[in-house]
Amino acid sequence: MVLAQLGGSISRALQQMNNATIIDEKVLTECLNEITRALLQADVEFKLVRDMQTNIKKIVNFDDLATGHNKRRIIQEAVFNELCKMLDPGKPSFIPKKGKTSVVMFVGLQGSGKTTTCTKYAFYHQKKGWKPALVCADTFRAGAFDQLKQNATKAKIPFYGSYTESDPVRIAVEGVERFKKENCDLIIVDTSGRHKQEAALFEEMRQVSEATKPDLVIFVMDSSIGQAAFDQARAFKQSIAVGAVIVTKMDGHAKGGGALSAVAATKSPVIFIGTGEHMDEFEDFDVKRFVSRLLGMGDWSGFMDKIHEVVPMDQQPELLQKLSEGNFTLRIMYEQFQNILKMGPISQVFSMLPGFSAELMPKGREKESQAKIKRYMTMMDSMTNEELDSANPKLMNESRMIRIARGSGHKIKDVSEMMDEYRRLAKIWSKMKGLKIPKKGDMSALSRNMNAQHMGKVLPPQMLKQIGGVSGLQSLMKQMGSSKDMMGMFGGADK
Ligand SMILES: Nc1nc2c(ncn2[C@@H]2O[C@H](COP(=O)(O)OP(=O)(O)OP(=O)(O)O)[C@@H](O)[C@H]2O)c(=O)[nH]1
Repeated sequence: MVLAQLGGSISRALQQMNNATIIDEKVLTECLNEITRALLQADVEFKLVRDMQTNIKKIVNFDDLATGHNKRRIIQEAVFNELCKMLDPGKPSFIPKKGKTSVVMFVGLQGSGKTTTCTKYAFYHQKKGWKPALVCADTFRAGAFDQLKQNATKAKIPFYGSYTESDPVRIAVEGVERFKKENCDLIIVDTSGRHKQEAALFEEMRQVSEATKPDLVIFVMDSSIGQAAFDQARAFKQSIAVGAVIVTKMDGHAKGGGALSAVAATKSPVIFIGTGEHMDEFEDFDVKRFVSRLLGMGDWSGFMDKIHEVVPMDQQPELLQKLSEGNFTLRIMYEQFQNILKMGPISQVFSMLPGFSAELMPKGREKESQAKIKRYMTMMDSMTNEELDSANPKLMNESRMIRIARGSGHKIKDVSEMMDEYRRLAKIWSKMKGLKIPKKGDMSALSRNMNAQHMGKVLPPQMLKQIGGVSGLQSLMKQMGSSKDMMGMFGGADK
C-alpha cells in the first residue's frame, strides 16, 4: 500500500535530520517540510498537516532547549506523537460487550465495502466466541441481500433479510427483534449505500437509526477516496451519530491518508482496517501500533497476536521458550515458515517483524517470496533431524549441502542461500535471548518483560540511533509513562 511509502518518506526525513552534525532551526524546518510533503502526497488533509507542523515547532523550541538535550530524540518523539494525535480523536468508541446485546449499524457510500465489512466484523467477533447476527436493511441495491446471505452462510452466521419487503426500516426492526430474542450479542445492521451523498440516503439512514436505536454507528470508507474523504466523512457525521470508522481496501494502491483524515472529520476513531476481499483480511486498528509500523519500527503485539492466532496453543510456550534460550534452529525456521504460509497474506505478517520485511520479502514481490519460502522448506525436508534441531550451522558442510541439494532437486547455490537466510534470522532472534517467558496465554507479561534492552536489540539500528541509543530508548520509555504505553508505542500491550 502507498502508506508504506509515506512511512518510508517520513523515516527518511528523520534519518536525514539525524545525519546532520548540528540540529538547528534550519535542519528542523527542512525535516518538517519533507514530512509535510509526504503527508500531502498521501492525501492527508492540508489543515491537519499544517497544524501538525505548527505543533511540532512549538514543542521543539530551540530557545528553550538547553544544550545537552537530545534534540533528535525530542523531534522524533514529537513527530511520533503528532502523527498519533492526527489519528486519535482522544476518546474511544463504544465497545460492545460479549454476552450483552449490542446493535451496530453500518453506513457508507455504495461500493465502499460496507456489506463485505459487516461480515468481516461479524466473523472477527465470532472467532472470539461472540454470537453475532447480520441484518440486511439494504433494499436499494438489488443483490445486496444475496451478497450478505452468501457471506453469512459461508461464515455460518445467522442472517435476516427479505427479497420482497422494500421498507428498510421494517426489515431492520424485525431483524433486530428476532436476534434479540435469540440472545445474539452483536446484531449488525447493514444499510443501503448510494453513489453519492444525497438527501434520500441520509433520510433513510436516520429512520433506520431511530427505529433500531443502535449502540454504535460505524462509517465505512474506501481508502481510495483521496482528498474528498474529509467532506464525505463530515457529511455522514452531520446526518447521523457516527461513533467509529472502518477504512477498507488498505491493501490496494490507495494513498490511504485521505481516509485517515476521516478521523478528524468524524471525531471518531478508526477501529478496523480492511486489507483484502477475504473474510479474514481485517485488522484491528491501534493508532500507536499503526504509526510505529508506518515508521518501520515493527509491530510486536501484532506479531504476538498472530502467534496467538496461528501457532497452536500447545506449541506457543515451547516456541517462546526456545526463542528465549536464543536457540533459533532450522526447525524453528521451518515451523515459522509453515505458520507464515498458513497466516494468509504474507506481506501483512512480515511487515510486523523487525528485520524480516525488506530482505526476505521486497514489496510487490510477495508471490516470489512465497515461492522462495516453499523452496527453502523443500530443502529443509531433505535434512536430518539432527541438522534441523541444531543451532550450529557448521554441521552443514559442503558434502551435506550437496546431498541436500540433490535430495530436494535444487542447486547447491540455493541451499547456500537458504543457510544465509537462516543465519540472518538466527542473528536477529538470538537477541531475544533472556526474554522472560509469560505463563501460558499471558501475552501482556511478555510485553512487560520486553525492556529497553530487548527493544534496543531488535529495533533497526538506524531507528535506535535516532532515538538516542538504548539510554535514549529508556528515557523515552519513562517519558511515555507506563510500560503499557511504551509497549503500545512499539505495539506491545494487549487489549
Ligand atoms: N481489495 C479489497 N476489496 C474490498 C475490501 N473490502 C471490500 N472490498 C471489495 O469491494 C467491493 C464492494 O464491496 P461491497 O461490500 O459490495 O460494497 P458495499 O459498500 O456494501 O456496497 P453497497 O451494498 O452497494 O452499498 C467488493 O468487490 C468487495 O469484495 C478490502 O478491504 N480490500
